[in-house]
Amino acid sequence: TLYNSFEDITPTSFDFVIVGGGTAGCVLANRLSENANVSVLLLEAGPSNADVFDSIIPMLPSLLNPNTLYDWNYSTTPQTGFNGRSIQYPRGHMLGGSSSVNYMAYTVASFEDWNRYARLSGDDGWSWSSIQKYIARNEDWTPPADGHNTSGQYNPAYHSSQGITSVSLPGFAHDFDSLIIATTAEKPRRFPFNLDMNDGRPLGLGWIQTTIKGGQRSSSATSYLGGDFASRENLHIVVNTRVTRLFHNGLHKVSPIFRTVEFTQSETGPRTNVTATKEVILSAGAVGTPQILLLSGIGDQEALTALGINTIVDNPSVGHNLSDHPVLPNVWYVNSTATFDDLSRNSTFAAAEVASWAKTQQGMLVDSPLAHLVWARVPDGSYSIPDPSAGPLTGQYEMLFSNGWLGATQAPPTGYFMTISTAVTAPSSRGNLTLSTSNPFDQPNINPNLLGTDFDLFVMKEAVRAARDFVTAEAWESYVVREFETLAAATTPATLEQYIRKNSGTIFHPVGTASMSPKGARYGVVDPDLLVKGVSGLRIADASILPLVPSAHTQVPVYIVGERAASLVKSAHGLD
Ligand SMILES: Cc1cc2nc3c(=O)[nH]c(=O)nc-3n(C[C@H](O)[C@H](O)[C@H](O)COP(=O)(O)OP(=O)(O)OC[C@H]3O[C@@H](n4cnc5c(N)ncnc54)[C@H](O)[C@@H]3O)c2cc1C
Repeated sequence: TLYNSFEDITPTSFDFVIVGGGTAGCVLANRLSENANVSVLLLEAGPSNADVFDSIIPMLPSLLNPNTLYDWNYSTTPQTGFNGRSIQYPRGHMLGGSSSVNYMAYTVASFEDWNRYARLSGDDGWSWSSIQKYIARNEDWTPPADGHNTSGQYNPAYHSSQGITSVSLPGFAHDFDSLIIATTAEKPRRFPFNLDMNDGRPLGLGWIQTTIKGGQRSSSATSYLGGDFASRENLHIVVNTRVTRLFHNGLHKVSPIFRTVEFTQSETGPRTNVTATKEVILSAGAVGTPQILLLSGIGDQEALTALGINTIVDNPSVGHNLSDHPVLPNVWYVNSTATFDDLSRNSTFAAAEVASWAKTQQGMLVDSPLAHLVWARVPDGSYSIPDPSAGPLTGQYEMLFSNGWLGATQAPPTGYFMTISTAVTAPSSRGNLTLSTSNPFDQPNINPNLLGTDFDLFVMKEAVRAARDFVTAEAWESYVVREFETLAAATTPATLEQYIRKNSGTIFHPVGTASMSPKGARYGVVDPDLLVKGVSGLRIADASILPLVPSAHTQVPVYIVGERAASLVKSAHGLD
């Protein structure tokens, strides 16, 4: 049942308290409340997702941030790799978390990415073969909005229709689709066609798969809390409620027991405590989770003492090892008016598209602004550092196609565009997150250190070269007019570097701020069963536990973390 305030709940005790109703948090809330005898409390800082049209309509995620109620409205510290610029750092602030605001790309990562997680955590339960059952539990393969014949666009052998999150191929045909496919035929060595990039071997070019059903976003809030799930009597969901810290009471052997959560509805409002009888599960995301740990005295003692926070567990790994993907929108003028550019600058056109979507669930609004994806690698032997990717069958960079302007700024008032965004997907840079003050309402210092190494800059340059090479295929001759001015000016190595540093941003994939490491390791924040090291009663399930960013968009890895965490919690408490 959904509540706007904790006070509306008839007093009861809770077996589990889940902090953060985001991507992973909603998975836990659903799975743990499957057993009617288990009582679950889910606390979410943001509002409900119900009736938020910019979240429901797949084409409109760019309207959800920054500077909205649905975004945390964070910004980064000055980024050295971006010539000292700070950038906006969106995170979803509503039920469903970032799955309610994201661009819906559905990518499971490579088998090498998962096998590396198994190696780094010392737990084979994170390997590619072990996580297949969690993919199956999460995914509900669904026909595209327009019901077109999808043969040749994906491989059914790698998909499940037994799960909860809806996944589909695009439901609206764009003019450039056939040109993209023609390019793989023309340049098969550089851009080989990949029938299904979710088979564990993502390299190549393929049709995007997205978390969309019938022209509407499928988020963890619409899926795992959709239908009858949210009305379960043993599931209590409270929105507009921010957790400010965790308290410990008592010891289990030598470990402090962290099962009490403090929360409030406003900065100056009263603080309330609730204690879970079994476990607290932190699912506040790669920014929120380390922030709460640090505010609770779990972190680097020296830094905590400097802010007047009493250290309960001295663990310098909390907040460190942040990694993310830098992305650069590269834009071309095109010889077509059938792009999505007029949506943002012609209100009559936009209103007609929305009306048509509302009536028929058809048209260009049924899809994400992202179309086909390419996963690729720089040439072997072209760099001297150890390869930061998970292996030779894993992408080091990505190209993402959009049928219109997808820059960080508004589309120009005239002109029609195609964007090929390029992202470094196996970065060697690492950043960190620290507290700026001991006030839970002050944003932490977020430093993803994007393009922080020469290697990452080198890969981005190679990715821009690849995007330029792509449009030289004959298929584009009468479609692409010329490069947008900023790209066109990048003609020498020095101007290319400046173009990259000035125009890159984040593709919103931070992970690693509460990394898992083997049991007994002296670094890391959680064990491979996601229990926080050095304390009792506290687990973490969200993007923060992934020790390295996968070469993939991160929502599917997070859904897998949520599903596996639920299964670990159930077996730890005999609830299977
Ligand atoms: C704009 C954007 C676009 C993206 N596009 C894609 C994409 O196309 N494909 C893809 O795979 N991935 C994408 N991602 C990334 C992906 O969505 C995230 O990696 C994933 O959703 C993170 O899940 P999570 O559970 O770790 O955190 P979240 O889903 O962010 O959940 C954390 C939740 O905790 C809540 N919370 C935080 N602090 C507190 C607190 N103190 N008290 C109470 N609640 C709290 C938050 O409000 C939020 O609801 C995108 C992300 C963003 C922001």
